[in-house]
Amino acid sequence: MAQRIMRPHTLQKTLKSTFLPVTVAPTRPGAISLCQTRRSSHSPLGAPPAAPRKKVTINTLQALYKKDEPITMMTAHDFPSAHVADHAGMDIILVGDSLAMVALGMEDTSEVVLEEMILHCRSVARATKAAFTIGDLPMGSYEIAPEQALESAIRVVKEGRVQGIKLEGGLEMAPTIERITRAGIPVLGHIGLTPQRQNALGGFRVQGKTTLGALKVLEDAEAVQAAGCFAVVLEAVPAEVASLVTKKLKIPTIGIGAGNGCSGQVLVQVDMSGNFPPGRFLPKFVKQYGDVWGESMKAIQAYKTDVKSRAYPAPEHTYPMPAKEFAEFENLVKSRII
Ligand SMILES: Nc1nc(=O)c2c([nH]1)NC[C@@H]1CN(c3ccc(C(=O)N[C@@H](CCC(=O)O)C(=O)O)cc3)CN21
Ligand SMILES: CC(C)C(=O)C(=O)O
Repeated sequence: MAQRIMRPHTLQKTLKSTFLPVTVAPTRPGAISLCQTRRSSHSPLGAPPAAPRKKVTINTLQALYKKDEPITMMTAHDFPSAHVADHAGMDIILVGDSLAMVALGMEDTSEVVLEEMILHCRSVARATKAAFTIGDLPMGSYEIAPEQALESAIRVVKEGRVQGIKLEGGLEMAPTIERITRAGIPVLGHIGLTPQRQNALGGFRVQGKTTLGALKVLEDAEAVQAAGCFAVVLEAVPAEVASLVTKKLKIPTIGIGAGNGCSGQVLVQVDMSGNFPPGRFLPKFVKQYGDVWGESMKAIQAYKTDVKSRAYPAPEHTYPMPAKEFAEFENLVKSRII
């Protein structure tokens, strides 16, 4: 056994004396070109967008609002999902705490913690070259006191590398929103259906369906506006209410399940792109624009079939070797010298 393990120079000597001439190329031919073409579209070295656009800032969003052009917003939870949303031209990319459910498999959004949100914000921020990025403050990271909220917001911006934060709540959150905006961090409000409070709301229920309920939505909207929010998400409220609230405000409203009278729209990316198995429950407001699940399923099943039948890998997926080198290798193996 022992004499089989040869030091490199001994092996070299053996090869040279037995099968001269053997040339060991100092560098692999083609190595440089391989490096140059080896760029995953998911790597930070991925190709730049075909039509690069200017960085979206708070001023860009204000300008869109002023000219009544709807603001487009979409969630992303990691580098690839942010990369595609940014390339597709979204104005805002939100690292929503819905990632608890769609990316981490949790029961609801109350389970995700600040550190997890920061990790996902950071990976989204690395992909987002143009869109304005916002990170959600998760449940428990901002309700105790405005100081706690500011600390969390600073971490999301400093460590998560996003440009603004979102937090749920209306009138009662005004002092907190004020504290964060005074520190120079843009805050996106979120009223109507606030999923972090689903236990208090009795589930994911439409809000503002009664006169009093609608009045509360308006009061909350006005309160978060006065506290300094640059925009507010209106979730699951009747379209008429959302429209009227939008008219009454001087900041953009971003609707989800709130009709087309809002200043912009947001959807959860996995919902709108159809990246979920058939039969999953979808809220009424979701329009499914794609079938990412179906496409992935088809591709993975085809790969399985190919591997099982040895159709993959085909010769074009393998690395060539000079026939002479292989013949020598075969001889070596046959003669059991090494
Ligand atoms: N994948 C995903 N998409 C979302 O839009 C989303 C999440 N997750 N997680 C956090 C919240 C929860 N959301 C939801 C979830 C369910 C309903 C829902 O069941 N709505 C009922 C209305 C019930 C009523 O009439 O009160 C519906 O039928 O659409 C609404 C919003 C929106 N957010
Ligand atoms: C649905 C959007 C607005 C959200 O809050 C989330 O993704 O968590």
